[in-house]
Amino acid sequence: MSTAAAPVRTLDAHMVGELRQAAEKLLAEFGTSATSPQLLVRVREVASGFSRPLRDECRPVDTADGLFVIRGLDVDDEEVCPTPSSWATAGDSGAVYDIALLLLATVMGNPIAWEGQQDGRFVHNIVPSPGHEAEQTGASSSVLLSPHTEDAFHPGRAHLLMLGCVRNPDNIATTAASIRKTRLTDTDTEVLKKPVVPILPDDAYEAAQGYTDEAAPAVPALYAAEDGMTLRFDPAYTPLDDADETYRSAYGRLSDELARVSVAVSLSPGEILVVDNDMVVHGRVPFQARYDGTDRWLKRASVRVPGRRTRPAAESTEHGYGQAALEAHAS
Ligand SMILES: O=C(O)CCC(=O)C(=O)O
Ligand SMILES: [Fe+2]
Repeated sequence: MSTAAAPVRTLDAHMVGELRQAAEKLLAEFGTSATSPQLLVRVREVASGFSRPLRDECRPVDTADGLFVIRGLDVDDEEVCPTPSSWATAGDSGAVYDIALLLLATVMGNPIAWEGQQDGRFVHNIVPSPGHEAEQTGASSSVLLSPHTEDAFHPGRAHLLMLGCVRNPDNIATTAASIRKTRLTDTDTEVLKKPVVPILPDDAYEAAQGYTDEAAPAVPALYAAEDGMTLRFDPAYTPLDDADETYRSAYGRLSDELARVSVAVSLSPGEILVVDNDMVVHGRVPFQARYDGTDRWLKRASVRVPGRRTRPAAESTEHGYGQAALEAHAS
């Protein structure tokens, strides 16, 4: 894994002012970042009035890195409250960043939430939580969060994942690996384009894990979209033992290639990492949680981009394990 420079889009003072003032105004109007239909309507109105330069910085990923970092917003560590000890107690902590993220997400596409995750909020808090150290979820710390497509089990998953940094005192890196940078043989690619095994719901979705109405659909790991290869990959929740040796070894080579091209992105407060969830798998290096209010703290938003054709048509028949993605804005 290398710490290669990620493409950076720097917002100038004018753009930052625009974004910050809009977020502060909406927060003053609603008093919370908990998303009501009214707040979402106002977010859309305000986002549609953003200047062209600010909107341009929200353009789609345009390199094979499959990601970019938005820089410029600042977070005053003295002003922002202590890092909450779990998403469940976070409430409106850092609410102005929730709204700023939601505004940018709305310029990029349609933000989504999940009823079964973090109380249906559109912006999640990613903080290390006592008792969850070794999980494969955002609440873990002591283990490597292995590279994954966000919400890989679901056909309604995000096209873009946004991670906004509130605090990261020990420079703990998010990892990111783009399928467009890997080298695989044609034979392996063909094998991995076949639907062989399912991807099961992850530990952040308890209700979905209990879903038994229909069988889990096998899904392809790779898909050749019009503009290049895309992937859907989450080894921690893929029952590979059910696949034959040919598939397992091709899958292993894909994992190795993703590890080879993986980059480490250590976010500083105010920076926002935007990852194309069809091109890039992301994870996080292990770290020691502090649990003293100064822990690493990220805000996460998920975005669907209407009209994108980066996924196989067969996904539209998947049941999604009874989970539904809620879209912020009627499309
Ligand atoms: O903590 C990180 O850097 C990434 C966590 C993650 O996978 C996520 O929030 O989806
Ligand atoms: Fe993730």
